Amino acid sequence: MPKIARILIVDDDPLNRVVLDNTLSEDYQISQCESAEQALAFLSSHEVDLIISDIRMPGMSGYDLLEKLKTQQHTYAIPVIIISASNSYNDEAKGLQMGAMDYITKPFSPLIVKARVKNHLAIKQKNDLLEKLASIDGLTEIPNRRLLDETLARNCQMCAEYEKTLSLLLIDIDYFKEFNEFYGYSAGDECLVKVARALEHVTIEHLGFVARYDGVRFAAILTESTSDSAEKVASQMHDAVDSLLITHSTSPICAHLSISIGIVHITTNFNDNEQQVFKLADSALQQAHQHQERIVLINR
Ligand SMILES: Nc1nc2c(ncn2[C@@H]2O[C@H](COP(=O)(O)OP(=O)(O)OP(=O)(O)O)[C@@H](O)[C@H]2O)c(=O)[nH]1
Repeated sequence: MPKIARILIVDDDPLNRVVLDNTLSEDYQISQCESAEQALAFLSSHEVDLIISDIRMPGMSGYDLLEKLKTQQHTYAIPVIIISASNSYNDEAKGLQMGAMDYITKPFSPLIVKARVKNHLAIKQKNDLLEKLASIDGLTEIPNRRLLDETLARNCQMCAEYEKTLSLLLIDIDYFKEFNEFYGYSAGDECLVKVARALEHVTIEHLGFVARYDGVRFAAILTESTSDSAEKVASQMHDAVDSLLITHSTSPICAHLSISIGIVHITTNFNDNEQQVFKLADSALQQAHQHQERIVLINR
C-alpha cells in the first residue's frame, strides 16, 4: 500500500488551520502547529513530506522558519508552501528566494491548494527516489561512498560538538583478485553481495551504518561505541563472513573467503576531520594486512 503523505500546517490562526485541514485531510495525514517554534520542535521527532506555513505569526515568522529549515539536515529537503494574506510581490519574491516552493494568497481556492500540494508531493517523491538512487551502491544495494562520506562528516562534527565517541571500521576482502581470477567476475559479484548483506546484518544489530567504500572494501561507522564494543562488532563481522562458507581455494591464508578489519576508535575531545579519521582506519587496515591479523585497532 503506498504511504500516505504527511503534511504539517503552521499557522497561529486556528480557523485557517481548520480550513486547510478540511481541504486536505481526505487525502493526507495532517498535523498542525500554532507557531514556528512548535513546528521546529515537532520536526525534530516527526517526518513530514510537505509544510504549509503562514508568514506573519507571533515570535518566529514564516520566513524565520524557512531559514531555519534550510539549515538543518533533516528538514532542508522538505518542500514548503507559504500561504499568506499578503499579496505583495515583495513578500512572495522573498519567500520564493528563501527556498519556498510556492506561494498562495488567502483567501484561497481549496481546489488550487489541493492541486498545488499534489504537484509538489509528486516532485518530492521523484527527488526522494533520485536521492536514494544516488546514495545506494548498484551491486550490493547498501549505501555507497557518497553517503558514507556525508555520514562520516556529519558524525565527526557531531562527536566533536557533543564529545561523543566514534569508531570507523574498514573491512577488506582478502585476496579477492585471486578469487575473481579463479572463479570468474560474476561469482565475485555474487560474493560481494553476500558479504555486504552479512556486514549489514551485523552493523544494523549494533545501530551502526555500513557502506561499500570501493571495489572490495566496506566501511562501518559506530557512534557512542567503546573500543571493546567496536572490536566485538568486528569479531561478529568475521564470524558472519566465515559462516557464509564461500570456498576460496586460491587464498594463501584460508580455505574460505576471509576479511581483514582496521578500526580507529576516537574518544572524546578529538578534533580530527573525516579525512584524518579515514587515514587512521586505513593505516590500521594496512597493519592488519601486513601482520596477517584479523583485526587491528588504533585508539585515538
Ligand atoms: N567481481 C567484482 N570484482 C571487483 C569489483 N570491484 C573490484 N573488483 C576486483 O577486486 C579485486 C581487488 O583487488 P585488490 O585491491 O588487489 O585486493 P586483493 O586481491 O583482495 O588483495 P589484498 O587486499 O591485498 O588482500 C580486483 O581484482 C578488482 O578487479 C566488483 O564490483 N566485482
